[in-house]
Amino acid sequence: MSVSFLRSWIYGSSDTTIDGTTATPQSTVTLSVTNVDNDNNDNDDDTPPAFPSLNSIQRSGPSISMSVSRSGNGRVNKELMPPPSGLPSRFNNTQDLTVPGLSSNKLSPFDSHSSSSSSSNSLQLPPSTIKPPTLTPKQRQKVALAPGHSTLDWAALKTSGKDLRGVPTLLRVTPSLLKLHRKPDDAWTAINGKVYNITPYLDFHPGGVKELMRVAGRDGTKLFASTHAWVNVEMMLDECMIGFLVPEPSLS
Ligand code: HEM
Repeated sequence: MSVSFLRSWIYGSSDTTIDGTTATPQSTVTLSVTNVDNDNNDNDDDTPPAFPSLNSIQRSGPSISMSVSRSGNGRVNKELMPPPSGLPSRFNNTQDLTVPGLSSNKLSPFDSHSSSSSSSNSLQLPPSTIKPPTLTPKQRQKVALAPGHSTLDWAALKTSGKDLRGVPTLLRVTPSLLKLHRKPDDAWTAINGKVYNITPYLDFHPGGVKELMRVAGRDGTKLFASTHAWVNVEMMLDECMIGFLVPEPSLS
C-alpha cells in the first residue's frame, strides 16, 4: 500500500483506492464531535515513569561495568583487558590448565586472577536466584499481573478471534473524539498516528493499569516513546487498532 494512498485515505483528499478504482463511501467513517473542550492539554503529563520501575527487582541486582582497552590500531589490547570475572573452582588450580610442551604452568597473566575471584564466579547462578529478594513484594509494589494475564496470554487472546476493537470499521479519529474515550472500560489512545482501543490490554500491561491509563483519551506517542520506545506497539496492539488520528476539521 503506497504512502500517498494512505495519506489520501486519511485526509480524504482523493477517492482513489489502492487498485485505482473509486472508493466505496461506506469503507471509512469520519467522526468528529462538537461542543467538546478542544484544549487537550489538561492531564497531558508526559513525564516518563522510572524504568525499570523504582521498585523493580532489576534495580536490586549488582551493577556490572566492563572496560576493554584498544590500542591505536583498533585491536583489543589483551594485556590490559580485565580477566573473566571468575572460573569454575576446578579451573582455579593452574596445575589443571597445564598444557604439555609449555614451559610455564600458567597459561596467561589472567590465571593468577582466577583463583582470587571464585566468589564472583561468572558461571554461578545470578544472585537474584540464589538469594531471597531484600525487599518484600509489598515494599517493591511491583505490578503483579493477575493470573492469566501474561504476555503469552495476551498473544493467545489476540489470536482467539475475539473482537478487541469494539468498532465495526476503521475510523478517522479527531482529538476531540479521542478525548471522549478515557475511562478504563472505554479507553482509546493514539500512538504514532494510529488509534487503539487499550481497554482489553489494560490488565495485561506489565507497567500496570494506572500507567497505561495516563495516555487514555489523548495522543500518547511522546510518553510511550520516552518510557519504552523498544516496545513494538504495532504488534502488541494490532488487534486493538481502530483507526487513524486526524486533525479536527477546519471551521472555514
Ligand atoms: C500504549 C501502549 C503500551 C504498550 C503496548 C505497552 C507495553 C509494555 C510492555 C510490553 C512492557 C514490558 C517491557 C519490557 O519488559 O521491556 C511494558 C512495561 C512498562 N510500561 Fe508500558 N506499554 C504501553 C504504554 C505505557 C505507558 C503510556 C506507560 C507510562 C506512562 C507505560 C509504562 C510502563 C512501565 C513503567 C513498564 C515497566 C514495568 C516494570 O518495570 O516491570 N507503558 N509496557
